[in-house]
Amino acid sequence: MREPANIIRADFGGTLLETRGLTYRADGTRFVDDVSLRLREGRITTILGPNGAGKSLLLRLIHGLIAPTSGDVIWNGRSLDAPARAAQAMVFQRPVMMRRSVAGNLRFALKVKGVPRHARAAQVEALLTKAGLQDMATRPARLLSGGEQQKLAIVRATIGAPRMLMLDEPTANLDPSATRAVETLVQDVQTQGTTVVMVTHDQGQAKRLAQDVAFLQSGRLAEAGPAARLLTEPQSRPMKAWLDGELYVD
Ligand SMILES: Nc1ncnc2c1ncn2[C@@H]1O[C@H](COP(=O)(O)OP(=O)(O)OP(=O)(O)O)[C@@H](O)[C@H]1O
Repeated sequence: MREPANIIRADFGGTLLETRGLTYRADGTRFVDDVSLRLREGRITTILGPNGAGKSLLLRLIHGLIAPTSGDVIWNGRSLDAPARAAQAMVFQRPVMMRRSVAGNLRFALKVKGVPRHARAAQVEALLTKAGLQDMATRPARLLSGGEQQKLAIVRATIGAPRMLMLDEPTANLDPSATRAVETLVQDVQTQGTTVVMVTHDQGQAKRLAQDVAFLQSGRLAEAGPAARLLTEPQSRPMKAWLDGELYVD
């Protein structure tokens, strides 16, 4: 049977998370519209698209933070239940920092993940070093710069070795040096075996980091597949226009 033209099934092997006809409707508008996408294990996938395309909403739907109007999220071949959600971690564009020191934020997350008290100090040290925040351990986390908070949030999210890390515009408003530090951390996370899904506006970032990309336009998946192909030979008009720096309005 032929599929409707608006459904693009990306040909991804080794799927960790799959959406099937995922739709989110509010006030009569489909903000996420019939998205069927597969996210491959061990890869970095970037979700690209213009403002308001539904990228953040899609990320929230696949993390189970909001319920879809219709469609499904399939995790490792099963429905997205509590253990599946526990195997995922999410970092928001403006990370949630606890009213504690930088080290205190890490200590608390280690405790929540069941790391015994005697093992926590060494792990806090290791995580601070990884994030390059050793000199800020005692500073209130909420006073860190945007880039520092993002780095802290990412290493904190890796506690418990999630299978998938979701990042919503982790380098929005960061300068090149902070962006590079965050990107290095994201690559480290992948090297440790975590699958990464990342919303970004930044074409250069997709080129630097992504193995797979998905492009959203007006809530619909315009195309998805390996970054090497899509970023050089996009097939859809919206993605082509976006890559060419043109203003595409549908
Ligand atoms: N919970 C919600 N209920 C209703 N509408 C929502 C909800 N969350 C987002 N929207 C709407 O869905 C649309 C897509 O929003 P979303 O934040 O996902 O876009 P985006 O692609 O991430 O955009 P940007 O790049 O500007 O952050 C917007 O019009 C937004 O107002």
